[in-house]
Amino acid sequence: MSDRPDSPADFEARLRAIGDRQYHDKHPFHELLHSGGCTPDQVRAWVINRYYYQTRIPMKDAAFMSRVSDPDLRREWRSRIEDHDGRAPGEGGIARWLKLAAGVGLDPDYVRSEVGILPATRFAVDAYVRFVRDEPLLPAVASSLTELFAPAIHKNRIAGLLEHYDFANTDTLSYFQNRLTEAPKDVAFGLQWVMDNARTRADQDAAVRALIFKTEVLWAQLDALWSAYVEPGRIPPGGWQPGQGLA
Ligand SMILES: O=C(O)c1cc(C(=O)O)c2c(n1)C(=O)C(=O)c1cc(C(=O)O)[nH]c1-2
Repeated sequence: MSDRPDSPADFEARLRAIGDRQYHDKHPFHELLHSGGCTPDQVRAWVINRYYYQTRIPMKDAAFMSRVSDPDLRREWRSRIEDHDGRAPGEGGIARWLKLAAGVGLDPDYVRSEVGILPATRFAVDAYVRFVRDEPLLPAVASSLTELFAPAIHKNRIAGLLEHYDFANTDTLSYFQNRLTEAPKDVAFGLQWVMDNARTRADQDAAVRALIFKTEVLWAQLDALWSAYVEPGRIPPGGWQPGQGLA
């Protein structure tokens, strides 16, 4: 195999092909969720576990920024933290996620406590935070590029949930509506940065590996949900039990 780097167009196509092949929009749990097939408890389990991902995203972005010496890059990156934390209490993505939690009948304080998160959710999400904290900046940025594929899944989710579930309305789904404008802004910058900084074949390969790793982080979370709450329905010790944490 040649050591020459791919052209920018070929490199970008290589990154996008990862989404086509293995983004978590293809996971059966999402198909079940978006088509109205989830029971109320399966939706609650998803909301509780996904909350852990939501809380760790700004932590991984803070870990990333702590390693960046370039003020231009830090300035660009910090809006990600504000998108999730807001600029005041009650604002931002985490607060919007808790509105979804309340909408599906959960006590937001229970969800916030992080009790009941599946062990495999923690392992996967914590691995993402560590990856971004410990790897070189190029793979750290590349690992966020799953957001290239997120707007399509968010659009499908909004439409599917509105069609099939009573809890769904503009208020409970506001998290996803906001991501439709936030994610494209982040990923336009992230993709350009990766294109500019992946100069060698080895750099490009490292970016590709990082993006594959991230799809695995996302996929593993849904596998954990499936096994605990769909089939065979074996909830591991410490996992949320239906009935707990209700409002
Ligand atoms: O609902 C989804 O499928 C989904 C996926 C992803 C992703 O691809 O990592 C993110 C989000 N949502 C999201 O809402 C979000 O804020 C986000 C931040 C990041 C990241 O890696 O920095 N990914 C994602």
